[in-house]
Amino acid sequence: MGVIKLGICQMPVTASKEQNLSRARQMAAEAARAGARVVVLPEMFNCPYQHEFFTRFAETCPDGDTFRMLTSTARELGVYLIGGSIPEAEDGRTYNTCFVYGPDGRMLGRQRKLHLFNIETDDLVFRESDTLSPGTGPPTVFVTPLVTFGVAICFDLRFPELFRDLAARGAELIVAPAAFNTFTGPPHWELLLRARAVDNQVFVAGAGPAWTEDSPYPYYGHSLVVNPWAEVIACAGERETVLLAEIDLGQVAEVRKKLPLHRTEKSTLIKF
Ligand SMILES: NC(=O)CC(=O)C(=O)O
Repeated sequence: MGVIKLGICQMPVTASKEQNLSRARQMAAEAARAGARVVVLPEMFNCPYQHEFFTRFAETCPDGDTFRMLTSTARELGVYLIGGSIPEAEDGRTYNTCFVYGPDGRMLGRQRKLHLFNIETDDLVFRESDTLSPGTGPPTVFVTPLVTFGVAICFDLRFPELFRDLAARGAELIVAPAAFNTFTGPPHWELLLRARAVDNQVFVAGAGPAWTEDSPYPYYGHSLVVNPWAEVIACAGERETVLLAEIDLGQVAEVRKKLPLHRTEKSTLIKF
């Protein structure tokens, strides 16, 4: 069981796709220089979190500037690159999709956002389902020589059964590219990440875009890494940051041994 360094690029997202791609690349390089072997980008990192940009900035796999940037960045830096999410066009629909790359630049797979963010409060009204389609099918677990991880995108954090499923499929680390906001972020963001970690005794890493004065969407920032004991081991503020965390994967087995929640013996698993 090794110790790996994880880097989260809490980047500003602007209305220029070119600028977003170049910022993501620079910040990933900074994380790699600091020793990160797994680098994570935020939800919709190439595109403002606004309906009018989703279809305009969408790309169809594997063509497009974003795919070219992700593959070359992963290869040149020799890192696992968890490409946050982007609007993905396929069959006349647009999905909110995370593409994952290995250190040789090959795409290892994708995970589409399964639960779309629809909210109606006095502070914020947003309906992802007006323009986006949800992913379907079982979630993907990426088995690599370094770490076995799953991906859940932002609002997916609110669905504990998804995280239980990923953990049952062997994920030791669950990465959540996200774009929480300044209304739901303060009461819910850290709570959700720590809850999913303590439920499943896994590492959970949440990556959000940076808050900026001129952004029309009120990004919360506060990217966070939580260990299997639900302790916060790294946390950003609201501004642009490369957040680094040392992940000791041995802690997964250690915590599960001390507090065996997931054994199937009758003594620990009560069936109702
Ligand atoms: N942006 C999201 O998908 C989710 C979110 O901001 C929230 O759940 O709150």
